[in-house]
Amino acid sequence: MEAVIAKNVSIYYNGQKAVEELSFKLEEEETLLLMGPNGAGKTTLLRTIAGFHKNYGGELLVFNKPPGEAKELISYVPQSYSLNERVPLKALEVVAIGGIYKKGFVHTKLSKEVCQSAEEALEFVGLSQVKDKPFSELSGGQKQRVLLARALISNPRLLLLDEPLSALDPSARVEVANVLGKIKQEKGISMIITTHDVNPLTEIGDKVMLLNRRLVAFGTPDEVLRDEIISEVYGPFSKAVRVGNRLYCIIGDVHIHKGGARE
Ligand SMILES: Nc1ncnc2c1ncn2[C@@H]1O[C@H](COP(=O)(O)OP(=O)(O)OP(=O)(O)O)[C@@H](O)[C@H]1O
Repeated sequence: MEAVIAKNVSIYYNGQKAVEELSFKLEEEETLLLMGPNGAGKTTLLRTIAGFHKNYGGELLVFNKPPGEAKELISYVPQSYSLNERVPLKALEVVAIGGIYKKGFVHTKLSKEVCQSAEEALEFVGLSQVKDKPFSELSGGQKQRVLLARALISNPRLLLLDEPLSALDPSARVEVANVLGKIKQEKGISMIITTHDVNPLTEIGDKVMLLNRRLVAFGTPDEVLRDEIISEVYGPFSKAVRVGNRLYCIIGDVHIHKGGARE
């Protein structure tokens, strides 16, 4: 079954089209890397698939259901996580909230069952040792892994991740990318991951979408990450480079000479 089917989907804000005439299919268990410049419509598309943004036309199905009816099957991790860091929640509690929130009610005390699932989810992302630490005291990579554990606790079939690697240093990016690879390999959950930096993720991407309000390209990393395609969006200095089995994208690498001329 397809995780997502979009046919001629246009997405609107106040009558203005943010995304135009988008068609694609994502098979179950596939991972889609969603690339595009600022304002391309990546977050808008993700929020529409999640069922949060309803102002769209065309046909959009998530596991054969309209997005609003598929919420139980989806976990969404927004770009800048809005958890108030001053709220003194422990890592385990942040994860557990993902379990009770899905059920549509909030207990003042977390049940044993939810705590158990939260411990398992934290173990899965390799963070059992920080379960009693305040969330606010974790490193950026650890916070993102806690949020992944939180998204996993409701056993979604589709994970929607908005810029999970942004604002992380290179080693934390690899740390988070490894957990995403583990989710793909061991849980077989379909994922859509928006990213400005596709490089740590090319190995786990089955498909890549290049969006710039309209669909520029959709296909396997080999099909999409080509000089002539990425330079269409990111300019003539963009290149796709293969090193061994891996593809890397060098995007908009502009050199300024001492005299100020651009190369
Ligand atoms: N709530 C909103 N109301 C009106 N317009 C919006 C709203 N949110 C986004 N837009 C507009 O929709 C377009 C797409 O924005 P979106 O945030 O989806 O892009 P993006 O590709 O995720 O960008 P970035 O990489 O900067 O996060 C932009 O022109 C943006 O200004």
